[in-house]
Amino acid sequence: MESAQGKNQALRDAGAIVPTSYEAFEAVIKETFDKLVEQGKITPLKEVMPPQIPEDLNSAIKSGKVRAPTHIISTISDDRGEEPCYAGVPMSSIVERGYGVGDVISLLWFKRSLPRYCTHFIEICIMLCADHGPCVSGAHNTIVTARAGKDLVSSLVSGLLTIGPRFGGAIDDAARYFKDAYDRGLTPYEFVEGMKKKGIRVPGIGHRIKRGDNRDKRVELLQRFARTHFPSVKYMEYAIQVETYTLSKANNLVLNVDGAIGSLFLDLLAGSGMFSKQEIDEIVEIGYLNGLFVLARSIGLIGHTFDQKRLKQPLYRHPWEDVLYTK
Ligand SMILES: CC(=O)SCCNC(=O)CCNC(=O)[C@H](O)C(C)(C)COP(=O)(O)OP(=O)(O)OC[C@H]1O[C@@H](n2cnc3c(N)ncnc32)[C@H](O)[C@@H]1OP(=O)(O)O
Repeated sequence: MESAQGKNQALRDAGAIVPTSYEAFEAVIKETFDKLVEQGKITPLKEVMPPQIPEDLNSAIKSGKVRAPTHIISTISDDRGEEPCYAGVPMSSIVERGYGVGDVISLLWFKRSLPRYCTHFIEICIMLCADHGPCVSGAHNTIVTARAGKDLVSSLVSGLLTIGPRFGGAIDDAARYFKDAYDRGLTPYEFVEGMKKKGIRVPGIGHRIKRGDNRDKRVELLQRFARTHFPSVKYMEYAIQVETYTLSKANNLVLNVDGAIGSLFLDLLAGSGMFSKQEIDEIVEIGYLNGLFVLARSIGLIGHTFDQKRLKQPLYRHPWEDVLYTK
C-alpha cells in the first residue's frame, strides 16, 4: 500500500500545493481566499454578515433597557402567551362567549368587538356570497383547474384570481362612489350622468342575469335585515334611488350584491357609533370590503374543488362547437 508521504510526493510532482503543517494549510487557504476576493469572484464574509451586537448592548436589550428596532409591526393578534389573542381577546373568551366568524372578522379586521347585529350582518354577507353555482367566473376557473389535476390551493386561487371590477370585486368601489356622491349631496341623476361623462360604469349596478323584474334575492335579504336591525340606512336608501334611476335607462341596471353590501356597509360603519369619521374614510380608502367577497367565495371554490375530485372528472376541454373561429 502506498504511504502518506508517497501520496503527497505524487501530488507535488503533479504541481499541487501540499502543506506540511496546519499553519501552512491555513496560509494556503488565506492566500487563495485573498486572491479570489481581489479578482472579485467572492465577497468577504464580514461584508455580507450584519455586524454583531456587542454583548453589553445585547444584555441591555434582553433586560428591556433598550428597545431593538423591529422589522415587523403587528397590531391584530398575539401568539406569545398561553393562548392566541385576537385584538387582545384570548381564544378561550372567544369560545366561551360563543363568538362566531363575524366576531372574529370584527376583531381581526376592525380591531374591535362590534355589536351583534353588525357581526350577524357580516355573517349573512359571508353566507350569501359563499357560492353562486358552477357557471360564474370564479367557480368555472376553479373547476377547470381541479379537472387539470391541480391541488386544492391552485384550484382555489385560480378561481379567486377572477374576482375583480366585473365579478365580485366591486364592493369597495361601490362604497367609495356611493359615499362620495351621497356625502356631496348629488342627486342620483347627477351621480349617474356624472359617471357616464367620465366613462366609468357605476360600481354595484348591473347584472348579467338579474333584471328589474327579476331582482337578486340576496340583495332583498340584505336590505330586509338592515331595515329591521340597522339604526340608519341612509346609504342604502340612496343606492336604491340610484337603482331606480338606472333602471329607467335599462332593465339590467339593477343594484347588484356588491352594490348592496357596499352601501349597507357604509350604513354599518356610520350608524353603529363604533367608528370615527376618520376611521370610516380610512376603511373605505384602503378597501376592506372586497375581503368579504373573497373570504365568502373561498368557501364555495373549495367546495367546487372537492366536488370535481369526488366526481373524478377528467381534463376539461372546451367544445369546438362553442367557439366562433373567425378571421
Ligand atoms: C357578485 C357580482 O359579481 S355583482 C357585479 C359586480 N360588478 C359591478 O358592479 C361592476 C359594474 N357593473 C358592470 O360592469 C356590468 O353591469 C356587469 C359586468 C356586472 C354586467 O355586465 P353585462 O351584463 O355584461 O352588461 P353589458 O356589459 O353587456 O352592458 C350592457 C349595457 O349596460 C351598460 N352598463 C352595464 N353596467 C353598467 C353600470 N354599472 N353603469 C353604467 N352602465 C352600465 C353598458 O354600458 C351597456 O350599455 P351599452 O350597450 O350602451 O354600451
